[in-house]
Amino acid sequence: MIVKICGLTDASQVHAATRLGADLIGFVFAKSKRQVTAEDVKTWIPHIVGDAKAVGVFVNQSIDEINKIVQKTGLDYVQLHGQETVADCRNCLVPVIKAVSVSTEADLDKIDAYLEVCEYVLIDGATPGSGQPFDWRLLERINHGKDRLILAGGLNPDNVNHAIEKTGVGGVDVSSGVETEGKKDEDKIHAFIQSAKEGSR
Ligand SMILES: O=C(O)c1ccccc1NCC(=O)[C@H](O)[C@H](O)COP(=O)(O)O
Repeated sequence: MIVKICGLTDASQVHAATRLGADLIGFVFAKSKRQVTAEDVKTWIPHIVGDAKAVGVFVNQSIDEINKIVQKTGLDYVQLHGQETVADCRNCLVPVIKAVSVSTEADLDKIDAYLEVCEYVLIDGATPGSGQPFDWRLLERINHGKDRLILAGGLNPDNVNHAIEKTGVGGVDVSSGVETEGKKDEDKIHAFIQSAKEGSR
């Protein structure tokens, strides 16, 4: 089970999340209350413990600009959270996680084309980073490639185990669900990772 902790905003969170076992950590470069700069991320990446990988989250930014940020910071992956095309994904310098917002069954039809060129597809609700879940039952229709799907949207330490069991995805992602009063909370990160890894056994 791949666990991604998203929306980190300082070096101590990078150290804590990766020490606690996160496989992927996310930095939001798009407009957000969690927005960070390339200068900051470059200084935080050396605080990663073990083999965890750094993911930059972007929304409809030019691929040239994204590639420059990758070179400047040392990001391992980019997560494209807007209307980026399959061709955009192909032009990135590092492996891509393509986010797809799912509100109806029709949204699932986009997944296969992205899986052909991306390392993972992250399935999210309508408003990224809002802590709002979508109807996971929509994923029941998917019958292949689930090991490369990362589920996001409203997950927390209490529901992640059930979400994994219900959907059969290969990864989970969380931001709001491991925060207290808008700040990442080490105890919640620990509980989330334990529950996710436990749920996949
Ligand atoms: O987190 C944000 O503020 C954000 C803003 C714009 C685009 C993407 C963003 N987050 C991407 C993520 O991968 C989140 O972890 C994912 O949407 C789940 O968030 P949450 O429901 O808060 O766990």
